[in-house]
Amino acid sequence: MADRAFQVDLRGVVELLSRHLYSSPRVYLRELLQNGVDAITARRADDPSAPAEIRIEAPGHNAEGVLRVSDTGVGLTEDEVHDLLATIGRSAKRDQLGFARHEFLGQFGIGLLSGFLVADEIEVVTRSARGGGTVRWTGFADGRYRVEAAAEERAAPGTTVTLRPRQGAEEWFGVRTVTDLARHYGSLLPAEVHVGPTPITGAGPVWRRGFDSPARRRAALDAYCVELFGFTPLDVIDLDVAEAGLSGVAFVLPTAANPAVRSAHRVYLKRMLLADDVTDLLPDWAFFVRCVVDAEELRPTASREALYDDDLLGHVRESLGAALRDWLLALAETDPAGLRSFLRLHHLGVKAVAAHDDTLLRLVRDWLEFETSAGAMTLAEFGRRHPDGRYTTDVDEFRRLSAVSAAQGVGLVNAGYVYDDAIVTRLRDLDDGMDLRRIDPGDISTRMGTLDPDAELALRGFQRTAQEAVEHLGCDIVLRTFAPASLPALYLTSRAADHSADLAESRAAADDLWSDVLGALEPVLAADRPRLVLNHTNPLTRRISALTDPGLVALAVQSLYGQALLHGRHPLRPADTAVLNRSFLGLLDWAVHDGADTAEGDA
Ligand SMILES: Nc1ncnc2c1ncn2[C@@H]1O[C@H](COP(=O)(O)OP(=O)(O)OP(=O)(O)O)[C@@H](O)[C@H]1O
Repeated sequence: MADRAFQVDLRGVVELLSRHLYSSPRVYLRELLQNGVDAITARRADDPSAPAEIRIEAPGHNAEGVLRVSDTGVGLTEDEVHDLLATIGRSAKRDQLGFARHEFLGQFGIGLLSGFLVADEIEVVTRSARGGGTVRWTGFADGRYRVEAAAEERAAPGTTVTLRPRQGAEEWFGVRTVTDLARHYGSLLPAEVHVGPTPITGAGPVWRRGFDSPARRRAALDAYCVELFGFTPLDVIDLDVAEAGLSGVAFVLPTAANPAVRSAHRVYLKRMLLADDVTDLLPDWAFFVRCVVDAEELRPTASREALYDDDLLGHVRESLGAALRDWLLALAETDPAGLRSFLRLHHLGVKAVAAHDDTLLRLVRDWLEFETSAGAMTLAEFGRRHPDGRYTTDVDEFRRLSAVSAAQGVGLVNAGYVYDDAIVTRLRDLDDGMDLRRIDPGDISTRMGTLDPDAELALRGFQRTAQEAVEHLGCDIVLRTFAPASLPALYLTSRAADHSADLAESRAAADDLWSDVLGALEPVLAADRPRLVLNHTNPLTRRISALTDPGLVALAVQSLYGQALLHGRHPLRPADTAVLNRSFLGLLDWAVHDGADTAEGDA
């Protein structure tokens, strides 16, 4: 039985390309440009002095109303036309083993078909630089094609591809659209491209041009960034990855960016635009730059709209990450003010890297200011001032404890924001590391002064009354002296106390059986109840402790309790809110009755 060859239904293939491969029919122009550039590359390999020109005519430029793309490339012989243009998937741009030849943009052998996204007929008139006459090939969207000698000989080698716009696809052929598309994809191409009379290509990538001075170069790059991305960059970082033949620039954003959103970068492959929304070029954390790069060796996916994610791309990502890191370190050495303004904007990104990178961790330690109980300062500075410093990973806890710990000489760092925890923990692992320990609120009360035994004895009665006033709130009254004297009372929970308070609350809410189990646990933890520490150096607290009316003592202590909770931003339980209200109203009542009577009496 004889073997048979596959038949291809071209309409099915075009349908596949348009619906599933390309994001828009506009890619037809890119594919035509690309074939022109490749043909020029092939011709110049034999004859380096051959011209490198591509002329595009939009339908508005000629009487026939067709789109023409003419190149001065290598052209095709009649045999090549039969072989290459009529076989889907056949490409002259692969070597004998089928690998893409790296000097060419194309490789898949399907690009020309994209003409069928916008036209029913594609005509190719070509004359090979390697000899033979001018050949005319016409392909139809229904799968037929025709090859014949052209009516007219071309004066010089090269190819002209002609598309007659399909009805309904005219929007892709306006002079303006064609010019914009050519510029979008082709403005950096290493050939002279015109659309009608309008030049599309110029002096090539800005970052590779020669300039009189670094200042001029910077000004040109700034202007390029404004034109491309609409912002003036904080700084410009040169990028270079030799293994991928990659060069380009990273523009540092002048405003804070959302670290959860990966930046979109503009990527050219062999100077043809691949896409302007490539997100996987840089590591995740590099959200503070937008890049423009051109690479010789990176590979496109078949749609040519994204990068193929291979080892080389992985290597590029790593190298570009390292370049950004080196830039930061150089900034620390040469332009501290610049680094500080950078950090003010982009601290989150830097912290994210520092969480797994020692070099950046040192940079954060030495340059980034943290909120501390002694004011804003770097962790390095904090470590020098407070060798026995502590940190908290809870912003509320920081607010609660910072004044007291400052007054007591315990340095406290607010490490309550994203990545802070990882950073302070990892500081220990550095060879010149610092040992910040996490604060336990219990630490604070052990640093408070006790009363002398006589005073303590004299205040027993007061302490008992005070304890009764807050007993139902699950809290212990403690009398101490501590700074600042302006603070009458402090509500302290330790971690164990927090747990036991949770337990008591769940017990109240739980069913009987579970409640028993929880109840059995409670005595173990009860020793560590939250404490209301009354400050005996505070004049108000002293006066309260000297009151004789037990009712008034209870009211006063309960309002100190409520005030301490509010001051420390502790969550309020319903019982707490009730006590706050009751004590406030009670004191008010006392003030307008007893207090007012006294005032009248005095008068
Ligand atoms: N302007 C041109 N000049 C010379 N040869 C051309 C031209 N356009 C197409 N060809 C030939 O036709 C072949 C098929 O072109 P096609 O655009 O379909 O695929 P490709 O460029 O090889 O790969 P890709 O699908 O990646 O674009 C090319 O390999 C090339 O040999």
